[in-house]
Amino acid sequence: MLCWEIGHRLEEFAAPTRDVTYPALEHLKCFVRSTLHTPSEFRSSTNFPREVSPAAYRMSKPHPYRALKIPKNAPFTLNPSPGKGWGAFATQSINAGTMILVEELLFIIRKAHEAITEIDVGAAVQQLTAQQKNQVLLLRDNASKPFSHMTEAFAENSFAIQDREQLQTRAHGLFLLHSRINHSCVPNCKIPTNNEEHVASYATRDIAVGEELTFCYEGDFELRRRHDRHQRLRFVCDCIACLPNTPYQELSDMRRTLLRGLQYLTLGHDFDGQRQDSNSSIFLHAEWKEAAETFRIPIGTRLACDLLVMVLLEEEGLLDEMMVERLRLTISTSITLFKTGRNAWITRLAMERQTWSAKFGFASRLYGCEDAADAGIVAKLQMLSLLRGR
Ligand SMILES: C[S@@+](CC[C@H](N)C(=O)[O-])C[C@H]1O[C@@H](n2cnc3c(N)ncnc32)[C@H](O)[C@@H]1O
Repeated sequence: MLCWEIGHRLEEFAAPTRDVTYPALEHLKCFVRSTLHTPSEFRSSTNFPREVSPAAYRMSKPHPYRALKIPKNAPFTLNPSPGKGWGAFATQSINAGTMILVEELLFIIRKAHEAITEIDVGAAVQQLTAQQKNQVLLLRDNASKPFSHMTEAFAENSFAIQDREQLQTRAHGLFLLHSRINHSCVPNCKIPTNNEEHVASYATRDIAVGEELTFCYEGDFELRRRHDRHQRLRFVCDCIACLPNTPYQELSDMRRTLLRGLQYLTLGHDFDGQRQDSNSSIFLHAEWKEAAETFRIPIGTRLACDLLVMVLLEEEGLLDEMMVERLRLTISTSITLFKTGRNAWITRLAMERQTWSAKFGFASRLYGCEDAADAGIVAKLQMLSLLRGR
């Protein structure tokens, strides 16, 4: 039922061309707002266990992680994190955008994850200095027992390092401190890039003293529902978007499904580059799916979709500055493309609005409107798709 409703709303919104009426958009906006708590509202309105005072653990026994070397200026310490082993906790308030830590790579194994053997990890560890080896030996399986295999320790504590040109994961690197940071589907930190030398993390929002630092372990979780995310993580996350049977969690699933559908509409394919099958819960009618896949979504509808993405990400607590920079580029490109005077005028007025919600509200007038630029854009997108073999 839920899926049907989401699909229905999205489909109404996503109709490629139709008369300029906006009940579906208004409905969606009201729907999203009426039941919405922002993450901070939710945190303050529940006993959600986000913050752990370092003082609470002052009496804990010495743990191997206490011997892990944290740079003096790092704004965090390691402490137990209930239900998640240990984690990293802010020792000072950290402003959004602040760099948290730049950590040098300990070693790298240039193989696909499944191909890495005990011998590979053993050989890499042998190359380390005695001090570095001692640090590696401090690692514990989720802060409890020692790992039984080196491959397990490596899998748990390594980061995939992406090949810049081919965008394939061909190498994995061990970073002892960053791998102490737990996951959240609504994180407060981000690791935008890593490379073969170092990994760097940034705060994506203001973080209070004592708050746990988290980042999202996967790149496309803003498009995946709770169940799907847990299957990929292989553990049950207890973050705000995952606590079961809460209005926030239910709404979060709906927002992420909508985000996935909106992305499908504008890109013509799913997050894995594939097409959905005809039973997809995202689209109710084959007509909309086909319009997306053949790139026949008018530029006005595209812009409205892109702005709605910003609104949904913001409401989900995922619209950090880096995300804004990335998505703003698509939006700024779109707004230069309009050829019909009225549409260009609406676009300009929409973009003068202060908030994403207000920009979307105004630009929703363009939804379903055709533009003189549409035919040319469709032809270009279809050509690009052919060249990419999609
Ligand atoms: C790289 S380790 C993170 C540090 C780890 N907690 C420790 O004490 O060493 C990843 C593991 O931490 C646990 N974990 C991380 N985030 C979690 C979350 N949100 N909920 C539950 N467990 C989590 C899972 O067991 C996961 O396999």
